[in-house]
Amino acid sequence: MRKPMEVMGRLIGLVKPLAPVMALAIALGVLGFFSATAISALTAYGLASAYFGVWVRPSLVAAILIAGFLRGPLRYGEQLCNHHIAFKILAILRSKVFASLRKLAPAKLEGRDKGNLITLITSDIELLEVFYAHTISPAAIALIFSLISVALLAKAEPLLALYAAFGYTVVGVALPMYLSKRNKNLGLDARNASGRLSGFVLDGLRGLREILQYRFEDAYLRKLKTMSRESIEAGGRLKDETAFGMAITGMVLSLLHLGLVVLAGMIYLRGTEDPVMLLTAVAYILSSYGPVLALAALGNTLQPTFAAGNRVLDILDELPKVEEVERGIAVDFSGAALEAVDFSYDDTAILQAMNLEVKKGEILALQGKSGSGKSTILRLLMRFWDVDGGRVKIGSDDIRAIDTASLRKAEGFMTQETYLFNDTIASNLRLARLDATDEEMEAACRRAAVHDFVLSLPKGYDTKIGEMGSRLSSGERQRLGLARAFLHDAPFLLLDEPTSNLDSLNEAMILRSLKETAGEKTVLMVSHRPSSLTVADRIIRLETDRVS
Ligand SMILES: Nc1ncnc2c1ncn2[C@@H]1O[C@H](COP(=O)(O)OP(=O)(O)OP(=O)(O)O)[C@@H](O)[C@H]1O
Repeated sequence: MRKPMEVMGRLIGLVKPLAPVMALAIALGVLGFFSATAISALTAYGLASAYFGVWVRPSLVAAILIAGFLRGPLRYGEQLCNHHIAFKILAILRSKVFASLRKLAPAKLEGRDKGNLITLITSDIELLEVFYAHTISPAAIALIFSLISVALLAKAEPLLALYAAFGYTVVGVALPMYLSKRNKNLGLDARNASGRLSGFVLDGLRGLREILQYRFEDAYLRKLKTMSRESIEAGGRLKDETAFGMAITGMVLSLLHLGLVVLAGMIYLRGTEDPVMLLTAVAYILSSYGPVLALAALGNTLQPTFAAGNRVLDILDELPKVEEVERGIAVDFSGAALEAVDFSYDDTAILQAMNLEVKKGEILALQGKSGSGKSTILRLLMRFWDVDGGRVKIGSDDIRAIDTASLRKAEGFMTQETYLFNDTIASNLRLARLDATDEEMEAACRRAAVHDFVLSLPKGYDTKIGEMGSRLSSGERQRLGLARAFLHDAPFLLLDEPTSNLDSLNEAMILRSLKETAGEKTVLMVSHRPSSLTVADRIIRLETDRVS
């Protein structure tokens, strides 16, 4: 866990390009607060002068009017800059986090709690927006304004300057620190409780059928009620603390004002101070707590902000398992091989001294017990992971030296679960090849035995997957996945259980399509189905649980 100062430093470093706008926001903020304070101080000066028999000069009235007028545009300008920063920040942070996630996928993201990742992408980044737009500049404004104020007051009356410095420190530093310590985890607890609740509801929606089938409704509802109560209570505790913070801040401010009046009275009684200047300084101090008050209100958000900052920095700092190659060798596909490959997921050894050769133009099938590492071999050939020992070769080159974009182009990978985006069928297919023509797309679907099914839909290829709801059977989904892999048109096809959900008619059509590509495409297929294995030129059986 990083220290708060480190988190702050790193977060500030991320937004260097916005430094000029931030400096402008701070300058406008400082000037805005000076104009607001000037209204009270100059008015007090005018009234006190009049009381002691000196007539108010028109220039003083003009100065008050100007200060009053300027206050609006200055505040507006400050807010404008801060909101500009806020929106830019969201864009900068999101693109940085997405770039990191892109690099970490898939090896480092597999098995990670997706709910947490969504919280990171949405609420954590939004909370940091508050930090940038409403924490850094108020803190800088408060610091600059307070220092200049103390310097100005020191010229009028050093004792009052000291008192003001004390007041600013109490309200702007001690109070936020105290409040943030008091409600250390409350903000985080409230966010976690509401995150858990939405995760639970989502889970329930996904598993609705299971809940109904096994009559789990009552138990589910009971748990939902408990989680909902926990979330409400956590939110309530945070609100109580916010109210307490406001109350204590108000009380401290009143006590400081009281102390100021007493101190000013004592100075007046000493008789050495010009009463007009004394009253002006008192009015100045009374109306100068605005910037530090803004900091006192931050006490509640500081802890959750640092926690969010830590989580975002964790993702930005995490090293990918596989470094992408940008200017590597282009694939010249002439077969693939695993040579004495050792591989383990964390500490579990999966492959040991594994050798495998895939010859160009053949259909090679991998068969073996569940968990023996068949899918893992496909993932290594995709370079989703790197081997621990030995090497994976595409053509005559080590896969680690091959340009990643070229590798993706040369390989068409179909996994066991076909993910379809909530878009049209055509867009879902074209993601394999953006410039594919309608004819090419339809040809790929014919080969995957799914063209007639798509045509039977009211909007054909323009049907939205979302509109299909859960009507899409797993076989239809699988055939669309296969059509996508065919459309990609890579020389090397890696198919993980491509026919597991198909009836024998569709299976036969797909196997025929695969056979037709023989010689032209190289296929490495994992399958448990004896009928699918018949299409293979060679079958490799992974006999043991772990391949060696
Ligand atoms: N990301 C991962 N992290 C840790 N272990 C993993 C990971 N992916 C797979 N495994 C484990 O590695 C082993 C091999 O998995 P793999 O998916 O390669 O098996 P498989 O032979 O394809 O099995 P199946 O026929 O059931 O699909 C399994 O025990 C699996 O639980």
